[in-house]
Amino acid sequence: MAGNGNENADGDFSFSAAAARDALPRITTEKGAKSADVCHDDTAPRVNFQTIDELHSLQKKRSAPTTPLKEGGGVVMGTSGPTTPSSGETMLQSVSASLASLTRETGPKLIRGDPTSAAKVAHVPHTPTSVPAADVSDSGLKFTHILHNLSPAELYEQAIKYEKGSFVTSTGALATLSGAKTGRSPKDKRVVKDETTASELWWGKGSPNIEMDEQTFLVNRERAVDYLNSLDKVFVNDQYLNWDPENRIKVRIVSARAYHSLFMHNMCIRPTPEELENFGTPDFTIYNAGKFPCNRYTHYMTSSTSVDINLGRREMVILGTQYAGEMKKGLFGVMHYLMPKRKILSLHSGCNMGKEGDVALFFGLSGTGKTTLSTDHNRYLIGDDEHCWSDAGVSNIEGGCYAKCIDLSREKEPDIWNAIKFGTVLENVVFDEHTREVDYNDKSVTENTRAAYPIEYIPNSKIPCIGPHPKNVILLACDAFGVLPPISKLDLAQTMYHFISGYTALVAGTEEGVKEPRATFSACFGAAFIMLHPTKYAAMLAEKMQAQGATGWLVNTGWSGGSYGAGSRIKLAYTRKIIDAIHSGSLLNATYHKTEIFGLEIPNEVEGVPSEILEPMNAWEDKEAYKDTLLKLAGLFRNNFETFTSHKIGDDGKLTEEILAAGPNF
Ligand SMILES: Nc1ncnc2c1ncn2[C@@H]1O[C@H](COP(=O)(O)OP(=O)(O)OP(=O)(O)O)[C@@H](O)[C@H]1O
Ligand SMILES: O=C([O-])CC(=O)C(=O)O
Ligand SMILES: [Ca+2]
Ligand SMILES: [Mn+2]
Repeated sequence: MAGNGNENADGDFSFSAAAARDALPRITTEKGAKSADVCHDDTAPRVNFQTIDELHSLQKKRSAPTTPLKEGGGVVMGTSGPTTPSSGETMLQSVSASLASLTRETGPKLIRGDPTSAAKVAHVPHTPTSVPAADVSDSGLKFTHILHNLSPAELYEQAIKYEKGSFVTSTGALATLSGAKTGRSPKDKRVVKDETTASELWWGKGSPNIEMDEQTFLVNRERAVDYLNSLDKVFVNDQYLNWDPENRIKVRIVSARAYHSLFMHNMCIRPTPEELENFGTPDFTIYNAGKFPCNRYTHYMTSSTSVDINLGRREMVILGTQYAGEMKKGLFGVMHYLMPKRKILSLHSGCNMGKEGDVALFFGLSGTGKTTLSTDHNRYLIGDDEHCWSDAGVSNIEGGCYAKCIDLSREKEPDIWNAIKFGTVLENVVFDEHTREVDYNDKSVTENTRAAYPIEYIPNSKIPCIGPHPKNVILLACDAFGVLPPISKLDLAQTMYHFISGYTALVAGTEEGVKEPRATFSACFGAAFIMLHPTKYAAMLAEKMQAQGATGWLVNTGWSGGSYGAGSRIKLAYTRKIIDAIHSGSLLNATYHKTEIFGLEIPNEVEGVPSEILEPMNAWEDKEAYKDTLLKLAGLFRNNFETFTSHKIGDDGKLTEEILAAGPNF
């Protein structure tokens, strides 16, 4: 109403003085006028409508041909000539094929659009299959509406209307709850072991790939598809992975929640309307029936949650968890299989580029700083979590970032803070019920609160998200023991040793007082996602680093001056200075001294960082405690590496020996 008039205290309407100055007739509506009445200026050209519904129909303009939700004057699916199916029809047929039951009838009839909106449109001509009539169940007679590549605004409306726990925050983000699971469930991940994958993949001790057979996969797939088909509507996202155009993968995500659809809209690469029009058949499909559990009495199932990957069928099924990160990291696993086949290395790393085109990779386990440190106001962000390194350089796999939000502050992480706006999915945060201001310190729902936003929400993101070969390879470890130096330079063998080890030591939980740090070793800084044996990725990394002359660095983003409880976490501002010195090249020319046991090269000085903290022992008051802790950690490294001592890394026998010797010496 703001443009038309002012509402006075009685609720009457009167035009403002400004309007009167233009000699327009003064209009006053009567008190108690019917709410459906429209106050308009009679001298303005008449708008053509008879009813309030028609008026509302004027509100929505037809959008580009491939954008969804076209009912209400839009094209009705399935009504164009049978010889040349429209792209919408092709899409519906393709989705119909995706959702087909494998053992019974073909599933529900599909209609485009929201079941609650008025237009009841014709469904896609059902491809007649030679299914015996006895096989047809009631589910084949019902309709399921397909909400295909909805926009963020449409997904907000769906979430707020139908999904409990969905709210708009004070900055415009969509706050959602992921349900009982607020993190990934690696123990519930299953990978189909068939003739091909039995020999190709890494199985057994230490491997993240817990086997299941094809038949069990189909049982779970049927369960997920039946569940999705039983719904009135499902969300379908058709998107891409990998910004390298020659190695782009088409993915389809079928899900039950607007939250999941918006999450993947943000996290995968968004096709243009033209690309969507010509999308064709996806290379990989996810069926996310996360609200619905798996049947625990099914073979291979050990809980009600199951995340199943079938590389042969190019499908993934999710049952019993609504944590959206399962989709993101499930696809990452698929890339860890597909890309090495093309001689491309897939990496659990952040990546950014300086003004001079110098690229840095940031490896590290969850919570070590990949997102925080790759999001750097002075550099171009290529991506925060998943990359490929090919003969042409680096490319981001994703189209968005997934930042940890716990204790997020505007001062320390301004770019991430500002990215939390309209379109961003905010998972499991706590906010004021009235102002909707988020309290980022509140861990009531979980410590793993997250924001998922499109990468272009970071002002200096590099679009397209590709870059030249990396110059620096930074390994991040959050060492809660507090014995690793804040920065050390690695030779190639040491880089490989630490890459294969994949160490971090986060603190399990802070609620019940001081807890011992727990060391985690996760090969390639992402054992949960790799598909092949770690040495395969390590060999590729070594070869690429050698060919490009990249330098390896180990950065401790964890504790200093003592272990967790006694010391404190290294200030983010100091870590940023250290990273700046790596990027600028100034650290290459610094003078170094070698540490005992781990044999790490520590610079004597880093601009902007107090020199006392560079040598960890100096920062510890109790020197004996420091030595004991250092030895303890060295022992943990040695134990962990034992499983790799019998493996050769690449064809270079000499490098393998050097890597084995690059660990702690005591
Ligand atoms: N010195 C430091 N360096 C880096 N991060 C720090 C430091 N001190 C505190 N932090 C905090 O640690 C967290 C690092 O998390 P970040 O989101 O960057 O992890 P990540 O490596 O991207 O993990 P994931 O793979 O799970 O996304 C942030 O919350 C950041 O604010
Ligand atoms: O996958 C997730 O849930 C979050 C993440 O980035 C990681 O754990 O590496
Ligand atoms: Ca991250
Ligand atoms: Mn990650």
